[in-house]
Amino acid sequence: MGVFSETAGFLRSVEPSLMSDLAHNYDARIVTAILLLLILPLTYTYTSAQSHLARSSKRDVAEPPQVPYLVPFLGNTYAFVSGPAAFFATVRKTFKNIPARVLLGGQRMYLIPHGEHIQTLFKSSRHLNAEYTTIIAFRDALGLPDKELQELYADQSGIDTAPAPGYEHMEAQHRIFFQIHKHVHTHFAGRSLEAITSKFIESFSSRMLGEKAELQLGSQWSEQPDLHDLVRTEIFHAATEAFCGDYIFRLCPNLCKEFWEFDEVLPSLISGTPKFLNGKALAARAVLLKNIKTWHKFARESFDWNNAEAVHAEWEPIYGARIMRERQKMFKDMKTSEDGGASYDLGLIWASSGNVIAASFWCLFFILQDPALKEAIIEETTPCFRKGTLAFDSERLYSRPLLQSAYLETLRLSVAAPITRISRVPKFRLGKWAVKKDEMMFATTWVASRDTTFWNRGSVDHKTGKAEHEVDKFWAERFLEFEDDPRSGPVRKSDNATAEKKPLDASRLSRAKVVESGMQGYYYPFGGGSKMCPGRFFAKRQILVTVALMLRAFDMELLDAAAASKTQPCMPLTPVGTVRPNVKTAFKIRKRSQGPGRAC
Ligand code: HEM
Repeated sequence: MGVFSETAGFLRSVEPSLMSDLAHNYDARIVTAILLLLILPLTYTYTSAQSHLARSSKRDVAEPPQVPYLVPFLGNTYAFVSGPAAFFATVRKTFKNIPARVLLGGQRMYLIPHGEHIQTLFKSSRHLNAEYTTIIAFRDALGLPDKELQELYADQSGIDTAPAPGYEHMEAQHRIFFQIHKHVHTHFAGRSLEAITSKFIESFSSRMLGEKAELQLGSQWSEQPDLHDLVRTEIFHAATEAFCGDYIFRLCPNLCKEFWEFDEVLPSLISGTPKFLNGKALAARAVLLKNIKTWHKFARESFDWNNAEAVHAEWEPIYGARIMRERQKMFKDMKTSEDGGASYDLGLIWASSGNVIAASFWCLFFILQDPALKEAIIEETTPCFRKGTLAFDSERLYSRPLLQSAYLETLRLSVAAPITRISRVPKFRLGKWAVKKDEMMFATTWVASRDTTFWNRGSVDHKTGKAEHEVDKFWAERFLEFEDDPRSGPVRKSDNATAEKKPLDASRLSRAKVVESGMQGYYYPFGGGSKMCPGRFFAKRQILVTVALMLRAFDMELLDAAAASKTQPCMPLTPVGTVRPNVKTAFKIRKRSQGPGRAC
């Protein structure tokens, strides 16, 4: 009572005008609350009705329907940030094969469904601009200076040899996207690819077992806290030496640690967090850019451009791979600043190991989870190695059916590649759906890779609907086709209720064929069209070599099967490719005495 009478006394003592102001404000708040409560269902009803009408439109050309939402301006943001994977899956379920419009943080975007429309997108590179997201990545993630950013914004000439309409007269040195694109495509294939791969293999094997190895292992078991950590250290060293030569780690001894500190803060850099709130992330990036500039300076001062042999070498110790040297010439022609060159090269260094590390981890992890599969892969790859050594016949190793199928299946499960394009033309058509010019189109590999209507799931229990090999589970044989088994292969043919379990033995595997075609629109871990990942051939070799060499060099076992079964690839809010494991993976490891290994 005391509190109420005190309050009443206080209210009586306040000026009448103030009282009326208070009452007025109070009313205003109630009215606002009521309006807000009404606005939400009204917005939802309106956007749902609009969406329904657009989806059932009989018009020959229509704009893709909007995914309904509750809150104006924020649109679908809340649903998206609560779980991007679930959001995309729900949109697919409702909109099926129809492109859908979403509103994320006030920005309109089209979600392009997998199947025929993503294929059209990949085939229409000439009408599409994929450079915008690259600019954002250079600006936010890699810290490209303003001068170079302005040059990128000004370059709308595209990546094709023929400049996009309206840019026919642009001078070659201003066509930066075209120049970068040309370099990566030329130097990630043929002899250049062979040289980068050889250096990767040499560096990886010598670090695994040589004096430089992070873990000095013997024949006794050694327990280790995290498989991903081991894989990432080894691959990062080998890939960076393959690209940047033998000196970069001598000049920057903490490069590996500093690189992973940068990688850790990458999502916060990409999220667009204001600079004044993002000091730690910016500092991590600054350290790395300084490292790259130290290496550039050393290479500039040490490399002899008059030495024809070095100038034409596919790989030499100072600049490393030929592409890094050729890029220096390109930077000079484009008058790129030192800071700009460092940012551009940081992008390539990240690309050369970022996605491969997580993919190699997953491939190894899935194999270690299944002892029979591990034995089958060791049996399959052993004949590729020279007796008692880690030396192998690479072509033979890259063509092992089970290893390749395990690799393809790993990418199916662990890649969440964002595919982004912007239309250059006013009404870009996906079937009857017309997309507006200059608006973002987005597609993800995640939902396509898990489409139960497309992927072979083995035999299915018709009563429960449960499948022998669910789409969200690893099945090493999914990409194998056996002549005597019409149900085999990655694509669903029929859901047989019963199936005899077949062994993973060498004689059966020798009759297996790896299937990599017939999955257009459903399997695109490397994107597609002229923007398709130029590093895909190197990535495949890195992953196969890592897995085969680790299994040959070491005995490895997961320490906690129960914990391992909870390890998941989870799609993040800002996916940049292959996703990381959600927890650490403890394992034990010991050096393996090199088995008999038949010569190839
Ligand atoms: C498992 C490993 C990898 C995955 C899943 C992956 C995935 C992708 C994807 C989805 C794209 C965009 C494609 C598109 O928009 O259609 C891309 C672009 C790119 N990737 Fe990869 N990548 C991998 C490994 C690599 C490696 C090892 C390198 C370099 C050695 C590399 C270099 C690049 C470059 C330079 C681009 C940009 C190409 C351009 O702008 O034209 N990637 N990658």
